[in-house]
Amino acid sequence: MSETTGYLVLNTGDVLEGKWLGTHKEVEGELVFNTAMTGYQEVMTDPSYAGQIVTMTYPLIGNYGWNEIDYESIKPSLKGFIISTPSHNPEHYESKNTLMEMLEEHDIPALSHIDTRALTRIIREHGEVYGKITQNPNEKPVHTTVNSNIVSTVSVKEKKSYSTETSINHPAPHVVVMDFGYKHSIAKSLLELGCDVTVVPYNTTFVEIQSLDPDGVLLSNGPGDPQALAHLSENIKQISESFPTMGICLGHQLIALAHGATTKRLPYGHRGSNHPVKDLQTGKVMITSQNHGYVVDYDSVNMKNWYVSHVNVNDKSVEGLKHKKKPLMTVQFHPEAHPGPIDTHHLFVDFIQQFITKGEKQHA
Ligand SMILES: NC(=O)CC[C@H](N)C(=O)O
Repeated sequence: MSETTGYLVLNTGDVLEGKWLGTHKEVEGELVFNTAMTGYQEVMTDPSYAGQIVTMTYPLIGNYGWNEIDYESIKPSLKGFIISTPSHNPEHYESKNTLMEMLEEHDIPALSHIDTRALTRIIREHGEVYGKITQNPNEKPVHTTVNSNIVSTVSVKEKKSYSTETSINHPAPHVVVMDFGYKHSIAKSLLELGCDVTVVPYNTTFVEIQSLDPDGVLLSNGPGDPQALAHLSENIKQISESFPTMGICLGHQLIALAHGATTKRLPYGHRGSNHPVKDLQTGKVMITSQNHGYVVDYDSVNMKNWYVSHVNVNDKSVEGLKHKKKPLMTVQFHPEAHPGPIDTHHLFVDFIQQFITKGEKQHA
């Protein structure tokens, strides 16, 4: 493959020169950085990155190739990828392709040989940075506002059902996953715990969900600003008050908004696999996988009905909420991991326990 020079032109005035990998297509998007040392396939296929250009701070990327197992969705939704040192000769027994082949296959432009740590400093200093991957270093990036309906581009269009093969619970509990851009590991975690799973479009109504007769409902992660989905609040409030409900990341933010809290942008996002989170009930700190740019405003939480269950050890931001009377729990981080540690996987067990121990369907 012939090597072409490519540029990352930022709205801060910085221009970074690198080598072009993947599709020769110019793209614009918000720049975000991820600090995970491994897990680039999961990061690239996480639909929450839709519309964004992602840079990895860890320098060597591609060294264990690309496999058929670690897809978090059927294809990457991110706009572009920025790395330091690409590995063209991956080694791993599960690897089927190189990262470069998959960038081509999925039509993703990328730049390598960028000082991704310097780029990360720029993002940290400015907070909200937009850029363009281009062949012209004098190009000005257009300030890109995220498509307000970006969730609709990644959500399933029709419901899909998945059955567990070996449920120890009879009948298997049924969880409906509202898909705002769900990571496959969420459904896999539920299936492995013996649940049947139905994935439904993000805007499925309360009545449609009721007709599926779920034991529990899970609102998934997803891309964009949660406030762009404020029009769904009434539906989400009704669902979360009627069924045992769990929210993850965007799902957590949307449930908080539906119950009167507000969300705001973080100074710069939490994206990586080593974010310490404290469970305020047990005092235990767990290392979590994270990917978010927005956060629930602590002071906006209605403490009459809710308590903050988890906080981020680094910046004290809200990491989890629990309703005081209803079986309703939400987390900002990713208990499904992928990539990252599984310290918080027990939260899926806690969620499911709410309906399996009662032996029959318990609507809240
Ligand atoms: N992973 C997610 O669900 C991210 C939620 C939201 N898009 C944010 O950036 O905060």
